[in-house]
Amino acid sequence: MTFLKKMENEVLIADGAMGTLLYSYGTDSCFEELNLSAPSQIQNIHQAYVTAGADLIQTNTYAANYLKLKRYGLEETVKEINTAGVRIAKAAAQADTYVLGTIGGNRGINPLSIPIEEIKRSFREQLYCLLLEGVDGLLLETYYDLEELEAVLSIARKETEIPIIAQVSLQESGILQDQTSVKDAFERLENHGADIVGLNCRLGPHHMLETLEQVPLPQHTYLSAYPNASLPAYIDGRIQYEEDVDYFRKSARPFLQQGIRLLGGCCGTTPNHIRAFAEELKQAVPIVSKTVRHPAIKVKDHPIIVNRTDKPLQELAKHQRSIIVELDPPRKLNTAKFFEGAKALKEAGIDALTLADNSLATPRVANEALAHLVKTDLNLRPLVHIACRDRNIIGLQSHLMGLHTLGIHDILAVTGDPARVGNFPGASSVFDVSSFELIEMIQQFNKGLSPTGNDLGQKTIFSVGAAFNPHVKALEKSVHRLEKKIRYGADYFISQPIFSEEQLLKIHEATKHLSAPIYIGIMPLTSSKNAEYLHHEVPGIKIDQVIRTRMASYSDNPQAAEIEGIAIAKSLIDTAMELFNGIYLITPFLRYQLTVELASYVHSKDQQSRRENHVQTNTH
Ligand SMILES: Cc1cc2nc3c(=O)[nH]c(=O)nc-3n(C[C@H](O)[C@H](O)[C@H](O)COP(=O)(O)OP(=O)(O)OC[C@H]3O[C@@H](n4cnc5c(N)ncnc54)[C@H](O)[C@@H]3O)c2cc1C
Ligand code: MET
Ligand SMILES: [Zn+2]
Repeated sequence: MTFLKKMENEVLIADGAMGTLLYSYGTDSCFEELNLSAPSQIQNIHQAYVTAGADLIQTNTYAANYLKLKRYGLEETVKEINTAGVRIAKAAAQADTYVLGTIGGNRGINPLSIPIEEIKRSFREQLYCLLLEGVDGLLLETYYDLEELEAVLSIARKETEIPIIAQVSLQESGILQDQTSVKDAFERLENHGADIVGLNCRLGPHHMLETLEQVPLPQHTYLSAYPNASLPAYIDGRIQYEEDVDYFRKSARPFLQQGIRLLGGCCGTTPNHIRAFAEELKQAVPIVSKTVRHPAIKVKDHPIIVNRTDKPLQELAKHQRSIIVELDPPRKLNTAKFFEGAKALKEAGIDALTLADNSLATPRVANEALAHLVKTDLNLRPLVHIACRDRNIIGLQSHLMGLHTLGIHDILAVTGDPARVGNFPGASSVFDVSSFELIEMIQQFNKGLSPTGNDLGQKTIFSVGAAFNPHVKALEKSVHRLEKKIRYGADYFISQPIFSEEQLLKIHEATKHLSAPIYIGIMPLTSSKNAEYLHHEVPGIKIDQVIRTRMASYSDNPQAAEIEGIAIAKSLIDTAMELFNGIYLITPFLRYQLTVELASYVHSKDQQSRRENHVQTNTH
């Protein structure tokens, strides 16, 4: 009678650890090699388990595949070790003991470390050796990676009709390392032809039982569990397990109640542990129905940041040099170049990456999504523009709450270019609010209140920038708007790109009384066409005739034009740096090398002037 047949009415007991037992005796090298060099030691251990009450024992072949044996230079002895393993176990078995040929998993935390094809080759070789010796069943155990177990199980199922036990190992209760639930994993293993599905190793009885509470009785297979004695401890340079056999004993009945029909032990267990299980379940009748506890959905804890750890941009721009750079979210789904640029700009030492909100009313990848990735992947501060065009007052509030939840605290609040200037001119421009009310709303959020005064349960910590458009007939009118934006709560300003040194001076003169600092916009021109387009077609941008003439003289030489564009930007930067701390560089067409060069230019100029100051202080 196969042990599967027996299990129709009985609960069977398996053996316990081989490896940790040998380790506790002092063996530090290859455990499986002892099948050749110390067979009687292995046979004694098997016998101890049989005497303790194990109905099934496993061959000492857990790691006897070439992938693992080659660590000891033993890859040529796969056949010898596995053959001997089966013979030793058989010699220890009594008439009613079943011998399982054991094959252990290879992949650990990093599933990609060993290609599946190599695992399959290694598995086949070991499998044939075990089958040739005539084992009563196969024990595929300690598989952290479900893909690996499915692959080897399929191979074994094709090769043999003897019962196969397929066991996964878990890092934590309820789920595999690829986040598959144990319930789903068992179903998949059942579909791949396993006769018994179960858990072994890594967890002790407590966590295994907790896991099994979420697992229904499978339709066509039985459940097995081989818990570890405890969680491992590393004491005096040795891995050790708790030895409280009574505690282990107490878990036998609960395992039965969870539907386990094959109960053994894994690491840290000894014949004493197995004896306890055998005594408890000697006459046990397997259960045939159970109530499943549905797993509590685990939510990743996202502690919301309620205190800023970084300096808000207004503080930076008030007191020291600060560079922020705009990099357009892509119009298409390919974001590789965007992230390449963000990385290069982070390396260039910028303070923040500003991300426009569908500027020129053209759809682009959502800036909050990119901002989150820039923040988490590159540890670079994102500054998210919010335009009032695309979201009504409901959308704006939910957007702000989402940004707060993501830990994004820097916002540029703009009214936004109207839809008619973009590539969906028929689309509606919402404009429930303008930049003023949006700024006000954000400051309300900072007080923990919605626009209607409802308690938000928490105060946000947004720093609010606002747009400054100086390209108007009367600069003082623009400045009045800035004053008004300050009254509504703007913390600082970011200007449209400026293309004239004279205008920089005028702006400085007209705004120096303002309490909020200004980041001055500088954009490198890339060609004469680019300059003419910006000047004539983009609302809010005006370029000096002198500069347009300079660009025009290189209209048939793109490379020289780009160099000229950089030179113009640098000379504008020279003036801007004397008047303002805040420099806002605008990257044209994702050509981030240009803004990287300009950011480096600003840094090197500052270093130069610090050196000169130092020399002056020392000489006076
Ligand atoms: C740094 C910066 C970033 C930007 N980012 C975006 C973006 O991400 N997405 C986007 O769609 N747009 C963006 N814009 C464009 C901006 O929305 C438009 O230029 C807008 O028309 C002016 O900025 P605002 O929204 O703050 O205008 P506001 O100051 O709120 O003005 C709103 C409207 O009032 C009128 N107005 C402005 N100034 C004056 C004035 N002096 N006299 C009379 N009327 C005036 C204009 O018609 C303007 O459209 C940005 C602009 C800047 C400077
Ligand atoms: N069952 C094997 C042993 O006890 C492997 C346990 S999991 C590392 O040696
Ligand atoms: Zn183990």
